[in-house]
Amino acid sequence: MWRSAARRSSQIRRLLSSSAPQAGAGAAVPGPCIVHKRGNVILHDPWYNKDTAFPMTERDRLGLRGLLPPRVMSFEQQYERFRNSFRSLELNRLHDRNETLYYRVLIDNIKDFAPIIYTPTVGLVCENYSGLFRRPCGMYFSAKDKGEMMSMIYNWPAEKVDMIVVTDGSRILGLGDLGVQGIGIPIGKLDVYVAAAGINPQKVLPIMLDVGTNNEKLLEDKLYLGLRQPRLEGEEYLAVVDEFMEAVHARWPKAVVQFEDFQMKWAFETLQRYRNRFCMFNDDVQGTAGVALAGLLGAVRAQGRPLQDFTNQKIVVVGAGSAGIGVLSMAKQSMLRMPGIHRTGEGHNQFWVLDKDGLITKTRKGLDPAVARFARGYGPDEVPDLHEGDSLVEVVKKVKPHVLLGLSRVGGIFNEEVLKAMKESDSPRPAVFAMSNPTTKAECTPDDVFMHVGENAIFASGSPFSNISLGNGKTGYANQANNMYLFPGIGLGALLSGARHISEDMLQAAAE
Ligand SMILES: NC(=O)c1ccc[n+]([C@@H]2O[C@H](COP(=O)([O-])OP(=O)(O)OC[C@H]3O[C@@H](n4cnc5c(N)ncnc54)[C@H](O)[C@@H]3O)[C@@H](O)[C@H]2O)c1
Ligand SMILES: O=C(O)C[C@H](O)C(=O)O
Ligand SMILES: [Mg+2]
Repeated sequence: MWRSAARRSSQIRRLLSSSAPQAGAGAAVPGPCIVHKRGNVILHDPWYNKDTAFPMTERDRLGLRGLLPPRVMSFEQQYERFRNSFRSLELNRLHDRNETLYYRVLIDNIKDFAPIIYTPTVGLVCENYSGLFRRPCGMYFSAKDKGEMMSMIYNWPAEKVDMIVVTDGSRILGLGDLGVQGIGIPIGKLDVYVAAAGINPQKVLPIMLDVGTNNEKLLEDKLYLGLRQPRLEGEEYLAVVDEFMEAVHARWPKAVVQFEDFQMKWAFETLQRYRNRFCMFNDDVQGTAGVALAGLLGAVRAQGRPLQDFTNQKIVVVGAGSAGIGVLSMAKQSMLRMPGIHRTGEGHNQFWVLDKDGLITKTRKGLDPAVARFARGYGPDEVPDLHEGDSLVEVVKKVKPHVLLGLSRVGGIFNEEVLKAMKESDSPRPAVFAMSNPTTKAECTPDDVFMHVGENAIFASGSPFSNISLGNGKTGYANQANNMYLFPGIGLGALLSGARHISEDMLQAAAE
């Protein structure tokens, strides 16, 4: 009986797939198929359910319209999604069961597993953290712990801690304010420290500073694990971070503290506040700058030009946040150190910077001083026919930049028109760096770049993409420009040298 039922069920499934084939599901057997079920009943029937892969015609026919998210996924996309979450779950289980084995697997397979413990999957984990939560990892200091942190820090079981990554969850990748759920980022970054810099996993500590969240959805979410209050601001906020830094320093004076995914105003403020008092750095400002500068210098080399020619590169940066301004500051510093640049000095401006309101010029009101340094409208090399607020495509068409670099959090903003304009770049090898994370926020894909800019283009992205076959046996390389190529070295270097501070010169040297 059981066998005939099983045979019948597999026949039904094959027949169903012939009437409404699920792409990639295997060979379909032609023949009729009558489904008497409708609506939710089908969605709860494992024989018939295709979830998001139901095409629109079937959704209409089976009364499913409105019962599924609007986007139709292919079977391959569903498969990939499952495989990713399956693997990340397996990895988590291994982490919980046997850390030695977990790190062995990670070190041996870092290329395969980086996209899971790190961007893009870590973004998905953070977004769903409260629902996925099984056990804590790292330490949590909240606004409610004021006055207690100095004793709390001794609750951590390890005698010695070398590397700390801390976030306040206010700007997690390009996903915005995720509050306490941002803890996934310090955990992932420290996994990279272990795998890439050989830091002892018992001496790393991920930390969440929960000062509230302004994310309405999370505040209303019953499962949300963080403080249900708006973010602390001003002196109240700084008092929490000060107390935390003092507590860490009291217990582990030699630990390196990496600030990660703080919103722009606090990223800059805390960097200025602590950089001369503690051994710390901000990865989004400084690590990103170092890795982007390495890419910019690499692009000069790829054009067959001497490194000093970097001072003549025209660079359009889209995004004037903590990462964009960090990159601009370091790139400018690097230019000013190059021989011959003294001719034009500080006024030498090879950068065109855009934010959500378009091209930034000196006429813009209320500019942050860090951004104002890069506003157009002064110096001998001004392009005359560009104006405040001009669009990206206008800027690219008129400037014909050597490099187009995105740190905007806007997926797809380097659209076909923009990339076709990049084809007219003054560089024989136009470079496009789509550095926003995770993948959904990437300004463009390598396919877009090699199709619209051409085979000579240089492409790099913050989240990983696969190389592209260009035909004729040629490959379009999808390089990765992510601060993970720099921060493990910065932390390890600081630890080994016993540095008391992390200076701009150290970061510059790392990039070069
Ligand atoms: N690849 C890496 O190593 C790396 C490192 C750090 C940050 N990032 C990514 O960079 C992105 C930005 O990070 P951030 O900390 O600077 O964020 P941020 O919020 O501080 O800055 C974002 C900037 O983009 C601008 N912007 C928004 N919409 C725009 C539009 N339509 N056109 C032009 N500009 C627009 C905003 O005005 C702002 O200046 C994030 O996605 C982050 O994941 C990548
Ligand atoms: O976390 C990353 O992948 C890089 C960077 O720090 C970011 O904030 O996007
Ligand atoms: Mg970051």
